[in-house]
Amino acid sequence: MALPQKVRLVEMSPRDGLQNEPGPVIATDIKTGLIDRLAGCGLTHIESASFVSPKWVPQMGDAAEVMAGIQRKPGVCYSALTPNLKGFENALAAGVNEVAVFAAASESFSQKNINCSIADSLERFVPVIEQARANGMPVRGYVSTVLGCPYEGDIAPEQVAEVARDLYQMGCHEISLGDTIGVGTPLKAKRMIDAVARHVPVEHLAAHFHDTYGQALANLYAVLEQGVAVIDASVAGLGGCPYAKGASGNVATEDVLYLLQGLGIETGVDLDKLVATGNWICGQLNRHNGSKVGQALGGKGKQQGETA
Ligand SMILES: CC(C)(COP(=O)([O-])OP(=O)([O-])OC[C@H]1O[C@@H](n2cnc3c(N)ncnc32)[C@H](O)[C@@H]1OP(=O)([O-])[O-])[C@@H](O)C(=O)NCCC(=O)NCCSC(=O)C[C@@](C)(O)CC(=O)[O-]
Repeated sequence: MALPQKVRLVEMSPRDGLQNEPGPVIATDIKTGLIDRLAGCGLTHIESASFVSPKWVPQMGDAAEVMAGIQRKPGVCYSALTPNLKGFENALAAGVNEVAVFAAASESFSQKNINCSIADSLERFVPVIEQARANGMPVRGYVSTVLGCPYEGDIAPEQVAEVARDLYQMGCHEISLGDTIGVGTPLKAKRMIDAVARHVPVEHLAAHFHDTYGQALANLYAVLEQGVAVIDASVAGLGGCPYAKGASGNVATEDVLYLLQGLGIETGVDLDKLVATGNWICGQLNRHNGSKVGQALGGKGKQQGETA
């Protein structure tokens, strides 16, 4: 299949990127500053918060304040995770544009992450999706551990396909396939997409790859060839996974954008501004910039970051 001409980047850094950040809870104005800068880069879909239990994920405890503090840019979708009805109600009140439910392809990961089985999680999502529909809000569905689980090891592509199919049939408009611990390689990624695409049209799939083993760009190239045209990424490669020691963040948005530009694929995102934003947030968090492109273009980006 020919490569897509356009790719939609879904920015993960305010949620997946920050949810596991060690140390004290990050100030709300840093989170809103990040989101506003990302919107200024031309990103049209920003996962901005997570309406989960603050006991489970303290970094996301100010989700409502974050949503209230951002300067909404027309045309940008500000989305949030909602694991249950309580999360949905809070997200609705906070004015998010899209909610996301999240399941796993591995039973053990499901238990550790959301404290229930895969089947129970799907049942829990039914009223969330119903309420979202009643309020005209789109729902995204995640499947985690699609290329490997920290507890169960390899995950069969058919197992991923079943959960993806269920979420799609329940009404999720897009299924984001998460290599949560970044263990995948291109052949595995292709086999997984082949299996899922038998149940969910490829135009409704997104790739959500972490970069722990440095394979994320190769995996993305492989699935682009299969027609996947929505990519989740996190500026400066922010993120990690609390259940997988050493797991790194999402693939860096700057690195994905550089790859896509080299392939002549349109995204509408400005690389210089993105690099500046990556440098800015790393400075705020006193953190290493996990983007190779961010490092390579760092000086240039930094200068522009002051105005980004
Ligand atoms: C799902 C639960 C809530 C179950 O947690 P639980 O303890 O089984 O649920 P519960 O219903 O017994 O509630 C426990 C307490 O949490 C409260 N609570 C309950 N729900 C909410 C809510 N929505 N918002 C705020 N508070 C909530 C509830 O009110 C109660 O408060 P208490 O009575 O003890 O004071 C919990 O396990 C949880 O919040 N998990 C979230 C974990 C998480 O966010 N993980 C990271 C995101 S997933 C991910 O990273 C993968 C992904 C998407 O990025 C893709 C990839 O990389 O592969």
